[in-house]
Amino acid sequence: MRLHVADHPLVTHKLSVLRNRDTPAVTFRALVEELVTLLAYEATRNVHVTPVDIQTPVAATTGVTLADPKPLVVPILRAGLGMLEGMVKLVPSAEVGFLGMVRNEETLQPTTYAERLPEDLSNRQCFVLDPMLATGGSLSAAIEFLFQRGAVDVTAICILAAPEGIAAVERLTEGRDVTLVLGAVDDHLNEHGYIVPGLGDAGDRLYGLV
Ligand SMILES: O=P(O)(O)OC[C@H]1O[C@H](OP(=O)(O)OP(=O)(O)O)[C@H](O)[C@@H]1O
Ligand SMILES: O=c1cc[nH]c(=O)[nH]1
Ligand SMILES: [Mg+2]
Repeated sequence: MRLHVADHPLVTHKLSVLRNRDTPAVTFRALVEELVTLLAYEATRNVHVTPVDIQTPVAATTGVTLADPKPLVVPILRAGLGMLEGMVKLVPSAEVGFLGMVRNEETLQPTTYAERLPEDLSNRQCFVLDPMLATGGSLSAAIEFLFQRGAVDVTAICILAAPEGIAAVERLTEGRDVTLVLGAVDDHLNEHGYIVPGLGDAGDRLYGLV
């Protein structure tokens, strides 16, 4: 597994506002979108491109265009939905599949309640979006789902991670082509499985309590 943790003052600044419990949902949503754009810059470093002939006003030259099939972006509902707009702004030709997952707050085990993904992912670059990597149960289950559909090239973008979650994904993905791009790695998980210091429940902060 390749691991990339953003080391950039703009990311840290935006994360600091995101963490603040007094930051309202409207600002929180805007910051999540901005952060994913910054992280996606790194996450898409190895996106497949193909050469293309172009004519500038001055000369003929060769550029690149995103190769087919286009990248598949997979937000994990709910909280991952907050990252989708930022990602597709950067990669407008990407296609989007969906995974709905919720973690049982007692057992900390995830269940999948929705899935809308292509049957065959063997030739797709997949980009999974979820702001929080806590125990790693949800992201591991999502990546496992993509593997079952034949995916061999998976990148996950998370805004915050706990060391426990990184270790869990690393165990699952041993020997596979998986990249983890993170905004920051926090200290630990508390007894309720929340990231410390973290930012609370990302889904609730984006969309309110349910
Ligand atoms: O690493 P884990 O321990 O699995 O925890 C992380 C998961 O928890 C949150 O989702 P949640 O279950 O709260 O659903 P929501 O997005 O609908 O709020 C978060 O968005 C991750 O999907
Ligand atoms: O800290 C955490 C852990 C899991 N899910 C969240 O939204 N936040
Ligand atoms: Mg939640």
